[in-house]
Amino acid sequence: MSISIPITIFIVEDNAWYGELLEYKLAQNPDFTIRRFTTAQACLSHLSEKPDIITLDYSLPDGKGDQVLQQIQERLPDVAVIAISGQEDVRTAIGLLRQGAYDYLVKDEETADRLWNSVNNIRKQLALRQENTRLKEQIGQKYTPERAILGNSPQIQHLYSLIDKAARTNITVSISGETGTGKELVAKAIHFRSERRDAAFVAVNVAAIPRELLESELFGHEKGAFTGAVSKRIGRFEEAHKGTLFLDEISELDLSLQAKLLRVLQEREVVRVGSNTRVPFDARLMVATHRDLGQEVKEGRFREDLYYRLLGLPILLPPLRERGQDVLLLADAFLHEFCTQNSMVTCSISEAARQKLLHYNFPGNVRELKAVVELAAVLAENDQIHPQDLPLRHPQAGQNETPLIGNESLRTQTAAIVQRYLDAHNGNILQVAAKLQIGKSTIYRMVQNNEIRIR
Ligand SMILES: Nc1ncnc2c1ncn2[C@@H]1O[C@H](COP(=O)(O)OP(=O)(O)OP(=O)(O)O)[C@@H](O)[C@H]1O
Repeated sequence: MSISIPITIFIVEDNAWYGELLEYKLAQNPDFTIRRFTTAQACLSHLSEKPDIITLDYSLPDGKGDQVLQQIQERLPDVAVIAISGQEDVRTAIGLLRQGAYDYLVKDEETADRLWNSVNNIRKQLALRQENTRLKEQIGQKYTPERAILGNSPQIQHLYSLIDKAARTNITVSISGETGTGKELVAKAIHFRSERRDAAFVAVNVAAIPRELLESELFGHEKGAFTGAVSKRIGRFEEAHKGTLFLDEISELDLSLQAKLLRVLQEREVVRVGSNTRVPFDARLMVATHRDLGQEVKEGRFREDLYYRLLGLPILLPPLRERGQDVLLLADAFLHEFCTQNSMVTCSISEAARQKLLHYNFPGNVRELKAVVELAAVLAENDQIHPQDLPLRHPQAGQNETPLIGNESLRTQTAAIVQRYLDAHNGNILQVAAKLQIGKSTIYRMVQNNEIRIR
């Protein structure tokens, strides 16, 4: 990481000669802009220039160091103040440091060198802070809804507006949808659009943590609270302080933990396992489930009172198969991303392969599409993806079957049977003709007449 960042330093020193000495030392770095003042008032009236560092003489003609420090902090809480005093007074030093001064230096022949070190340490911290802010911004941009959540379908366009609304307040958000529909992605998009974006987004998959560890995972534990608790640990609620806690697969929470969670949400306080102390928390809650939580309540597996507390703003994510042409838009985007990351020429998807994608039911939704497309890019020859490159699972029994209706004509019923066999044999006409003991030209004719499709 480079620390060549320009900074502005105010030197506040009534002794002109001493001020000049400090300026001379600090001016060795051309990245430093230095302003010198001889009174507290002059410094205070220039705070709008937002210095990064202020060296403050403790005894100025128009103000005591602690009072001036307080006035500076009220207006610029992030500025680093280095107090410089004529005498070594431990009590004053401790008082100033407690008050939030960054450092305390005594005036002697080494002050300028110690100031130089102190300023450089601050500069490293500023560089880290800037880097941190930049990374957070990058992550935030990555999760802007339109960038992260792709889709032109009306359902996804409606989703953008719900994300916007959810981000404006702290309302609990409950996201439901089949596996792989993007529930966590939506939770992140809301977090990074909300006022809480600078604090943590903490995700916990309730189903992935053994029951006996879940309570301490969520609420923390004290040292020795149970076998294996070798040190104190804060829980995910506290970790998400000022940020967002995302509880995935919330329906898998057992009834005793549901009762504890309800209490925690009502009282806005957690009690670490093995402790009696209540610790307040300030985390926004979002939950997700692939089950119908209302149904879970009806069947007695989920507490009704907790259900209403968690419902907040409900967001239902549609399965991929109901998003029309979004399948193709997503496939192209995943393909492009994968090929770029792997320094490959981006392949195209043939028309037949597109049709195959459009007619598949994607039980694993967007996650499955992504995996399928990435594997196809690896398998494809000549930079084009063909149907046989797409490793789609066969539709499971009962799915995608064309129901046979009693009063349909024989011709329609024959077409439905052929279609089902074609789907099951990846569109291989020869195999289907052999299985059904009909001529392959019969099948070709049915395709030509649009009675059936190769998908
Ligand atoms: N609309 C979308 N645009 C781009 N990528 C998406 C979209 N929806 C989901 N994804 C991607 O699909 C994958 C699965 O998404 P995510 O983990 O958010 O799903 P989920 O519903 O939380 O899954 P699970 O139910 O298994 O927890 C991720 O890689 C995510 O980035």
